[in-house]
Amino acid sequence: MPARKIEGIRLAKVIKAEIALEVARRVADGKHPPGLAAVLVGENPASQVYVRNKRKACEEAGLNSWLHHLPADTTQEELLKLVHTLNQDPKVNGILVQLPLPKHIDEETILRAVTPLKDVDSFHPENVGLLMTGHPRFMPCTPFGVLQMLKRSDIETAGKRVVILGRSNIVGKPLALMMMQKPSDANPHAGDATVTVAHRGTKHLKEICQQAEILIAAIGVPNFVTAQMVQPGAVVIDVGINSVNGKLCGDVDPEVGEVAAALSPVPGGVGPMTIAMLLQNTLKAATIHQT
Ligand SMILES: Nc1nc2c(c(=O)[nH]1)N[C@@H](CN(C=O)c1ccc(C(=O)N[C@@H](CCC(=O)O)C(=O)O)cc1)CN2
Repeated sequence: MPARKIEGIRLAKVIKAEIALEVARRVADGKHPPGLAAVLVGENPASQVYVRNKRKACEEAGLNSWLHHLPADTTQEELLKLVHTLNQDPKVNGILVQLPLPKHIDEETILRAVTPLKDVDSFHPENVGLLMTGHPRFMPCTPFGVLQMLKRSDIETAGKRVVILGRSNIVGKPLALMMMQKPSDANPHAGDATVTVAHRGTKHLKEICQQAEILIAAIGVPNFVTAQMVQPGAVVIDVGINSVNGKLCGDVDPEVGEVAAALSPVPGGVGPMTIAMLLQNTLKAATIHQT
């Protein structure tokens, strides 16, 4: 039987509608709508699409958003100056610096310059540390989206064997933390799972993947996960966003749909969830700032 499709796009709509309600409630109470400042440097076409979609989602949910689109030859100092200005602006609750940045700019320096209280991507070391110790301020958007996707599809993570393919700072590492942690009042979304992180250099990769009850592919290689790597009845989440001959595809080969019990599609899976969770974090930031 073909795998159940985990429709991130539909779940993201539900989350955005919940956020819109909460925003409307706050505005009715005399508060400002939460505000997100997006910073885009250069003309990367994919980044332009993502930022446009983030702003559209803000608009639909009643959040304010501002785009700061800087030319590709912007210096690191100019970008730092903009980040410092946004840090001080009381209308701005969340700051998002779209990655990747042009090569001549040091990403780490820029991400550390964003004040942790407005760091809705949760990339700042202070927020990474809070997440690590089980007291997250903001949960990084893509991993948060994956956890919400599973939860809202009634897929239990507690006690499950989860294999994460990929060890990036944006997805693999934070997702492993969130997935393995014990839920608590401070960390209600934690997965309580048994987690293995693997990558392209992992020995016996196929056998490790076959042990997964939940397999999450975030390795950045088109169609990397084949049907032979998947245990029949497993849940497979595809975080990959790859372009092959101008067509978008994930890290999971479509043939996996014949073996898995459930599979998230690309497009229409984790991507839209990432954007919904960015809005959720911006709303949380506004709550923290009490604006
Ligand atoms: N500051 C950040 N930069 C980047 C992040 C991030 O979380 N914060 N993640 C990725 C890109 N990304 C978000 O910015 C992102 C990628 C894809 C999607 C998405 O909705 N994809 C759609 C397809 C869109 C298309 O047509 O190309 C889908 O999967 O259905 C959303 C966000 C790197 N940079």
